[in-house]
Amino acid sequence: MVETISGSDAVLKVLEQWGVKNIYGLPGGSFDSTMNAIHNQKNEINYIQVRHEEAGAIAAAATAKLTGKVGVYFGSAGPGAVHLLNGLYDAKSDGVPVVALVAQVPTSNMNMDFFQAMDEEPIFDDVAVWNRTAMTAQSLPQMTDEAIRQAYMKHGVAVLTIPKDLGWADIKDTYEPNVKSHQTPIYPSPRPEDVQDAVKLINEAKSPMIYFGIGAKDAADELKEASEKFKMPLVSSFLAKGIIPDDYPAYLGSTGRVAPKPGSEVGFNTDLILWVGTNVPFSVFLFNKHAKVIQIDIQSEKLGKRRHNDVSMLADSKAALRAILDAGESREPSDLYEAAIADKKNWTDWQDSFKDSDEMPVRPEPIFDVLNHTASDKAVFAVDVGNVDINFERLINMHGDQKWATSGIYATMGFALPASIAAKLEYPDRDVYSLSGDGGFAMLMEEVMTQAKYNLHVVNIIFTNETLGFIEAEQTDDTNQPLEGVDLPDTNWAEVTKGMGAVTYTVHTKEDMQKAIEDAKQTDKPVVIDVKLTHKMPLTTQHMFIDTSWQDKDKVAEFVKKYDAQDLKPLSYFLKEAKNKELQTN
Ligand SMILES: CC(=O)OP(=O)(O)O
Repeated sequence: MVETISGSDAVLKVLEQWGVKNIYGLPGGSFDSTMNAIHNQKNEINYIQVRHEEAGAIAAAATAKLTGKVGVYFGSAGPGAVHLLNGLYDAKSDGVPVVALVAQVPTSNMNMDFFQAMDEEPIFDDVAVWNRTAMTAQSLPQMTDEAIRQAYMKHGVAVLTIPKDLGWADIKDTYEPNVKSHQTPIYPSPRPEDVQDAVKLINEAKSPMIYFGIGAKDAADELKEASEKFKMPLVSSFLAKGIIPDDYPAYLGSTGRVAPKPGSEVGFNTDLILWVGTNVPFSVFLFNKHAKVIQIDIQSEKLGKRRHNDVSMLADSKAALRAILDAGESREPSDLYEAAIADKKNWTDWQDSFKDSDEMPVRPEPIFDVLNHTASDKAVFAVDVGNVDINFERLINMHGDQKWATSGIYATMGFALPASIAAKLEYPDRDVYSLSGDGGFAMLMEEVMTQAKYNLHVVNIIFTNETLGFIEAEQTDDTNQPLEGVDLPDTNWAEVTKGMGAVTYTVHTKEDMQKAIEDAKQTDKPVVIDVKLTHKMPLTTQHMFIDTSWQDKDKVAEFVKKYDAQDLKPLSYFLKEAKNKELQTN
């Protein structure tokens, strides 16, 4: 005899068969059947009650970013559905698979202006790669299966809307999901003529460099080999931080607003960019516009999207780099390569000179120095949006098997706390840190209660500078306008979050931070460390005045004073040094 099962139980069964371990959500009357199914299947799937739907959707997105596997969230009809949009846009923008199960009022009340009723499909149209409302209970398991496959295949958000009565209805328990249909795709190999064209451009270039993104995440060895063989400095997108260890001498970090100085300088001095698996919208502004480009991507619509290229290689980045390496000849170091390495050393020494600074309020360098010494080789960092990205990018030395996630292209504040919940649930044996500004933390701080409810030992660090620093810097440096709307009131975060169940500390100095981090090891509760940070902005690498050979001397003096940049030298200084060395050798 065929067994029966409720529609919602069938939905959960399909998720379990796909290997989904954690499902985030907040109950509502329209999703009673899902709560009932969660109760029935609590030994098979772990339900996490978040305190805001947006946080649940961000946690699902972070699950996908950190693990590569689909993240799942559910939300009730009406407000529950609308609240989760922000997290779904984060998943869409960073191209990760998320399934959102959204409740709808019973079919008999749909289209009748019923309580919490709204036409849900249109609001998800823009964010979703697949967006459907179930019409029968029997279709629910197959539609769940389809939602997961679509999310994986199209690297985005699939939304399945479930009217309340369908979730309760009994259906035949016969559905077998197609879990084996998701296989690692085999990407094209590069065409030999493209490899030849690429090699020719590398041979002809005077100052070639590599610019890579997360599309090169499996090609770390090839990137380093190409850098060494062809003497090309490496620059990445921000999200690609961690693919190459930060202490690799020819890796200059990212480029763009969050970038360290060498990463933002080198692109304007290159004549050839080997552009591997990156699609950053700002890319077009970050390089010499006359430089030639060899672009490698697995998606043909990305080829030539961000700027004109000279060689398009529709291929897997690892295979394409390997083919170029095999076909190309070793090069002698260019002036740019030597200068870039010296520039990185100067920058690193400059940053290191503040590690033990006793300036008050405390600078970020001493605090990040403590973090670098505390975080294990397997640490996971959930990083919010704001100045914290700049400090994380420049000051955390990623190495080993460390992982991290942020809200990249969508850049929503409030990302870190929910993402840290996902990180700790997916990697319970690893040390997990959430890093936020005081603005970002305030947005979804209620999730400290979720961490406490599930005994998640996350170390949450708030960098309290009493401003939306990133925006303050934009108003100052980009648009040169009077500051407006960026100031934030100082708040006693330790008191507030202690009331939510965290073990808390307020930190004013490096020594305080060391003590807090050590002490925090004694508890298995969530920890909140409120660092009362300097209001000084991180050095802007997009509007630098440090080069007296062509910049106004007064402006240089003002800039150097503002950012304590006395020991920083411009890339042009190291280019001159490399040129002189070359002349002496010849
Ligand atoms: C966004 C925020 O909290 O502020 P800051 O940019 O200073 O980190």
